[in-house]
Amino acid sequence: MTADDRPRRFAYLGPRGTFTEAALLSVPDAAGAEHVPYATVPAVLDALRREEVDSAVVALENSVEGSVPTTLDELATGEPLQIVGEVHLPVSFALLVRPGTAMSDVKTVASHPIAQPQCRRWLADNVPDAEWRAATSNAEAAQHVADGHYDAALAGSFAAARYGLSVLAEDIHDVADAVTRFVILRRPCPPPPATGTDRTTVVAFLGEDHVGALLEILTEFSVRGINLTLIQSRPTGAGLGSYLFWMDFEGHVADARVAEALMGLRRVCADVRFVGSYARADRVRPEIRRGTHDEDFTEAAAWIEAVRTGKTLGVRR
Ligand SMILES: O=C(O)C(=O)C[C@]1(C(=O)O)C=C[C@@H](O)C=C1
Repeated sequence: MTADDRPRRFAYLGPRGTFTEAALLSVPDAAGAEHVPYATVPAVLDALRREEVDSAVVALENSVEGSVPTTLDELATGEPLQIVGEVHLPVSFALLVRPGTAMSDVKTVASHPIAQPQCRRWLADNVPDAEWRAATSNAEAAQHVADGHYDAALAGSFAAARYGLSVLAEDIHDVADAVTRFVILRRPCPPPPATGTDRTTVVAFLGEDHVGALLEILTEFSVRGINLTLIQSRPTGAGLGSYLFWMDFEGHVADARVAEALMGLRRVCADVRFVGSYARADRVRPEIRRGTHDEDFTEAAAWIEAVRTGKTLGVRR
């Protein structure tokens, strides 16, 4: 990416003090750019589609709660956007209250719906009588507590200072070491160059339901030694039993094995949406199986060409 096409405005799920903002602050390209908060994930994505911003950051997957359905559905079926990068952020919650509030005063706890199940046991043990209330983000929950609407919010401890709240309990979670994966989005563009530690995201639309349809899709990956990192079925909305498959897998569309698998998907699916090839945040290098390196595909294509034109190739070592 050149200095000229570096994003100048990034949209994120606000208000200020969300985990999404914390993720955005770790994006090198976002340093020096304007950070623009929006109230919901669809509003963030629409701002990018309407060209109010040049890039956007949204949560896609949490290690405890799984994928974020709103993000998946929007990216799978909304006007196309492209993932160009990702950020992994350790997520640990704090119970934020107005100064002077004791644990026994907490009768309502607000949070983003994805935060509550991550803290369910802790809440049952520590504030068993408190009722849970949904907020559009954890920072919005903190804002509501500051405004006196609820007694406590589950949010990042970094949100306390921003909303004039106190941290009543820290490091709240039912499962330790939770991580949320955020994706960096742009309007459709050429994918960033391959790094050797990449991930690709596609959405496969099965079309007519038939025996072995999912197996057909998975075979395209398995025969080329491609490891899936996430597969999630979501309803298309076109009636009961109509599903699409969101798939994240190792490799870049510039890799021959990935391009061949995508061509295979294109042949067996009613439709395939390419959502992006981008560097993995954890830099995990895929194991490339024998016979699936770029050179193997090049050699095989040369061999077919030789067969078709009646030439002979040297003996393969
Ligand atoms: O509410 C926030 O702070 C957010 O940034 C949203 C969000 C999410 O949508 O998953 C981000 C990370 C946490 O897993 C919980 C909530």
